[in-house]
Amino acid sequence: MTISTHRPMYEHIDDVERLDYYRPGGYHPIQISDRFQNRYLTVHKLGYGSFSTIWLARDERLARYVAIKVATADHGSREVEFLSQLSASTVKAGEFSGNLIPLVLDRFNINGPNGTHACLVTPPARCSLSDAADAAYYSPFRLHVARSISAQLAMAVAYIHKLGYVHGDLHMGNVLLQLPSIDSLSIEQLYDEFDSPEREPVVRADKQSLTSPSVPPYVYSPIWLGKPSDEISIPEAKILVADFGTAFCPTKELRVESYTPLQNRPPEVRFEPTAPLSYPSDIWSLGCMIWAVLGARPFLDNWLFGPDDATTDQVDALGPMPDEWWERWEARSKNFIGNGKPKEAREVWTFDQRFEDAIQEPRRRRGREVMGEDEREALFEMIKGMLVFRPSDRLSARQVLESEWMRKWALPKAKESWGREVL
Ligand SMILES: Nc1ncnc2c1ncn2[C@@H]1O[C@H](COP(=O)(O)OP(=O)(O)OP(=O)(O)O)[C@@H](O)[C@H]1O
Repeated sequence: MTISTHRPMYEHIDDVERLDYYRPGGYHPIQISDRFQNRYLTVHKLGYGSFSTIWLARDERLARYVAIKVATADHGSREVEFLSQLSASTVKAGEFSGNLIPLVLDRFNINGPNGTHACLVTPPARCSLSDAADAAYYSPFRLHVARSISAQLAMAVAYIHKLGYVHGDLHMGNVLLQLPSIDSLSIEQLYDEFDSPEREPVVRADKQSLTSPSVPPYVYSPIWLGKPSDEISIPEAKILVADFGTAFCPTKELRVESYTPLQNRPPEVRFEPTAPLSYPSDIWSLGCMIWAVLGARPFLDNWLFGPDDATTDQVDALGPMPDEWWERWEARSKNFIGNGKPKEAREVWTFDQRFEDAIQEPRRRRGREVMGEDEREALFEMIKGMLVFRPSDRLSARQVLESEWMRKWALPKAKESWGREVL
């Protein structure tokens, strides 16, 4: 979809999807109370992304609530196809880790003024991990909850890899917390307990009336079914790895582009731009994500203004990069006098200091449990085996699961969350 960068067409509304995406090829205009497939009644908005809007609907046939992800018309049905295949393999494999991937309940297309939109029906979730962190003003998850979530993340990635796929966009916004069933609530009770949808009129910047059927008359901010990260308990810490919109099968498709945000993007995307990405690219992002789940801030600095900042930060934390990459890095002399050697005047944020600042200190300050020396050592060994510059030298997801930190500290907590064996 090509979006004009000229002056805005609509007056700004906080906390809603981009209004200029309501155009041919873009979002489908949906209003609360719209009905689809003669069974799904739209009752609220759940969220939105660059490629979709997500709606809470009542499945009137089965008396339950569902999430309907309605893709932009340009996006096609890739995610729907993909998750349907994963769901089918999950049912066949019967493995526990299938519980960590959204179950496809239904799929259909909507034809509308902006084109044909692939729709994916899955169970509704509570909120994303990043929404939970935002709601807690970056107070971290409790340590045992963070351990449980970390183990589940590794299990989900190992499972996706075992089925032959790379997720390709692992970050906190794409991991959801599962929602205990709300099916017994009537729509009125749902609105009482959470909140009812508030509609905001879409107003053209030139004050002309809206005449295009491409644009909805009203938009809605998402319902909050979530909880702040520091209030999540162990039984509530059950995750779903979502958004398979950029997943791929590395044995069937060559992918060199990464859609992962800079903070979690593996370095080979930049330094080996023609080499196809594969499973290790997910392992880098998984390492960054486990760090972000354990800590109150991400592994890389929050303030990355571009790829050179990310590379500088990676070298500061992890030491020298492969020599051929170093030679290829044009901006290397801005902050370094040699590979892994920072300019003298520069204060470097080391790996150990990051651990203190992100993981230990925020909990210590709040009087909460922090990691002991043994756990710290085991965690370092695992994370340093994941955040390795050269993709072929990284641990596999299976090896991550076999690491001491996972076995001793994380997997037992995942077992507590689910109240059953998880591996
Ligand atoms: N099943 C669900 N239940 C509740 N909320 C959901 C569900 N699926 C998605 N969301 C919400 O919608 C947001 C966007 O979803 P998602 O990332 O799948 O959309 P996207 O269009 O593919 O976005 P992106 O821009 O990340 O590619 C999520 O961060 C989450 O807040």
